[in-house]
Amino acid sequence: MVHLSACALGVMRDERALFKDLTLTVGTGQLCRIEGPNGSGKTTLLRVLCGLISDYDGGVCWQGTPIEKARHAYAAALVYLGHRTGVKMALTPIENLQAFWGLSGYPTSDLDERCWRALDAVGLVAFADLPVGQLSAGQQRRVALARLHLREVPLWLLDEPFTAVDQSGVLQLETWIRAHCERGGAVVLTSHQPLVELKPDLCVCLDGQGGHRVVT
Ligand SMILES: Nc1ncnc2c1ncn2[C@@H]1O[C@H](COP(=O)(O)OP(=O)(O)OP(=O)(O)O)[C@@H](O)[C@H]1O
Repeated sequence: MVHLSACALGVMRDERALFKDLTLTVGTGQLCRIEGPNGSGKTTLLRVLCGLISDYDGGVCWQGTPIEKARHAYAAALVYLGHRTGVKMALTPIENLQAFWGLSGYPTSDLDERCWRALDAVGLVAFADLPVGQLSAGQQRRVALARLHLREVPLWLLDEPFTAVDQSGVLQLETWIRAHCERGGAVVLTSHQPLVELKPDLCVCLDGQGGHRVVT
């Protein structure tokens, strides 16, 4: 079950409101898309929802509990993929996944199997032993996306996940997102590209002037 709610969110940057009084709820099986022009605050909103930013008005609750009070449970329940890939260029894809897993503090008994399965899902098995710095931009993004396959968690928070991904990769990622929602998860994403086959259940449209609409 997923119940992510945000109430009366507001963020100021350089004396400018990126958004204010923004309220939304994302539930089981739902896909939420955050839209808006460059600089309108999409990444900022996603980071607020993740709990990575603390200087904001309003509140975010996970399963009805403020995220500040449910920090461990919330961290264990989500995967956040940032705008940057967050992968280490000197490490191989496998080492990156192992490092990500290690930082997350999960048990390591079946780690190798999980990493290979995740790399297989993103089509990178043949590149498993190359430093990520030698991979293309799209392949580097795929290393980041492999994290989605390491472990089943209910909530995916994805900032521009389609960046640098080729056409078949976009369709594949859309399939993963749909399957995740059908399994009872939920996804919040930002994307400049139009979604090809996915239809969001709700859109948060930031207008770049401090205003917004939540469209269901
Ligand atoms: N920590 C910060 N301190 C000051 N200003 C910031 C900070 N983080 C973001 N901003 C500003 O807030 C605005 C919104 O940034 P944000 O990255 O959320 O926009 P975005 O909608 O994701 O943009 P893009 O579509 O270009 O990725 C920008 O003008 C940015 O400069």
